[in-house]
Amino acid sequence: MCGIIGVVARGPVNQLLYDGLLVLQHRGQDAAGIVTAEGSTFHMHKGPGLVRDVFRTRNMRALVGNMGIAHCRYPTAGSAESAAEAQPLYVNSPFGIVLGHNGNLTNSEQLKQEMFRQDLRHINTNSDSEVLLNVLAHELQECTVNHRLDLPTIFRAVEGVHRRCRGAYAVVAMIAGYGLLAFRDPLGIRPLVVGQAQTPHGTEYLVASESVALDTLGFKLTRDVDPGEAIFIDLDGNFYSKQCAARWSRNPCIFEYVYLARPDSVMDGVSVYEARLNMGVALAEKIKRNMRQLDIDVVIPIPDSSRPAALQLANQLGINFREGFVKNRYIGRTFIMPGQSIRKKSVRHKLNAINVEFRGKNVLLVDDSIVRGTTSREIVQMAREAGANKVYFASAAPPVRYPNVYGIDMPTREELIANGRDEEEIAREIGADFLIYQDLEALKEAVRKVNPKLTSFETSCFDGCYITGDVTPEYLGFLEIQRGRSARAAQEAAQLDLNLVTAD
Ligand SMILES: O=P(O)(O)OC[C@H]1O[C@H](OP(=O)(O)OP(=O)(O)O)[C@H](O)[C@@H]1O
Ligand SMILES: NC(=O)CC[C@H](N)C(=O)O
Ligand SMILES: [Mg+2]
Repeated sequence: MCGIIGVVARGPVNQLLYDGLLVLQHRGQDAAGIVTAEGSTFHMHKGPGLVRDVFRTRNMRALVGNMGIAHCRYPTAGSAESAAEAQPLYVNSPFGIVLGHNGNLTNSEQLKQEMFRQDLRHINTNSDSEVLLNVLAHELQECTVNHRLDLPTIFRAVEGVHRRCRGAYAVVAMIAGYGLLAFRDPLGIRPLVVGQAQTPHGTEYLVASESVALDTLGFKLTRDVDPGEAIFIDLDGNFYSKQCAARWSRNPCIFEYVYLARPDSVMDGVSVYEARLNMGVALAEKIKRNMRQLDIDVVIPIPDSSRPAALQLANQLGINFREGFVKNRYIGRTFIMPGQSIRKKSVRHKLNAINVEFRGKNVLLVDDSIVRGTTSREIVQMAREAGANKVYFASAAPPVRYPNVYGIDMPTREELIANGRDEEEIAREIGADFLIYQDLEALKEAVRKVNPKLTSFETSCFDGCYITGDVTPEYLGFLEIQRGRSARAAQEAAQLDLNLVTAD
């Protein structure tokens, strides 16, 4: 998951894009970039790091223009260190094109070969997004007649992208001298919303991964970009859209509602906050069924993402809800950090226990999910060190047992704590006296309750069903090797940084 934004305004967009990236920072902490368009010239600045560290005043001043796109990255291909893989990415033929991608292609290796052999295009990084950009560029080239690019040609090129690309992709792009293009994969796995603002000079449009970007930048949510649909806004601010997929259906990634998205976002007609409250209710019902003698004194959330679910769970059980952990607000999300050693260290730095909430009590700790178990292991131990009597643990999502190949970086089964273990074994592994997970059907129902029109979700990390139909055991094996290698590289880099700091 990454954060993407595109805007066509009636005045400069550099500050808008910067502010939008800050709001989407939770979707990617490894690199950030902005491209603006001034006539047919692009201005770009990007680099590794958090948004606030990547952009200096001089960089912002140089980002001139009334149209632009921006990206914050959490890599699922290539590596976090590679500056060349920071997005947006650029190609100069057949037109100047820049692109920002959220998601992950499952056939990027095959496409890479095709690019090289048939399309005579060179891909210089390990980023699947560079492949996607080149597929778009090639399709634009193929569809363009007499060197003129018009609306039907642009939409035909997106049809070509849908025919060739597999996996998840929500995209913002700009074509130099023409306008802003945004589209979503035909299964609608990753989110993309569009909104508008009225100004004395005309309507402005903004597309973004999450509606929270619209709210904070003064835009009104109009709707979701449909799966398979493409949106084009020309330089004069005219808005066009077309369904570019032969077949499409809406299958949003359910993990967005569990953890990835901000609670104040609305995506595919679902308020993330309400979905999380519902998850708390469903989990409370299961706890009532499974833990007949409820000897829980207090419910404690693990900040941040579990808060709404934990609060509602406590209400439902009629048990006190207390904030037992204080979060250091200057430390980012640990799950999306590259490398296990840095994640582990960050949990302790990020969360600290308030002893009085634990001493002598039976505590039920609630988290939104348990993935590698980094957080839960540390937290259970911290609860015990703070004097808890019994430590129970509840997860608002089911066990994460399968790799995700659609834009969340959990590619290897071995790293998942629930892989090959039943609930008792996982409880033992994290040191809890009792562990309870949400059921998958109950999770789906919790989201569906907010928008009953949603009939299907992308749930592969919970049930191993890969809806793109092309994910073979061979592909998963290949990914394990490839991503395992880059995880080790990240680990070594983090260790090196640590050694350097120690040596200083
Ligand atoms: O089992 P793990 O591998 O530790 O992953 C799961 C944890 O990671 C996330 O928290 P994170 O710190 O990333 O973000 P948050 O502050 O939004 O909860 C999530 O909310 C869980 O707490
Ligand atoms: N998490 C994402 O959406 C990642 C986008 C792209 N696959 C990358 O690795 O850069
Ligand atoms: Mg968390």
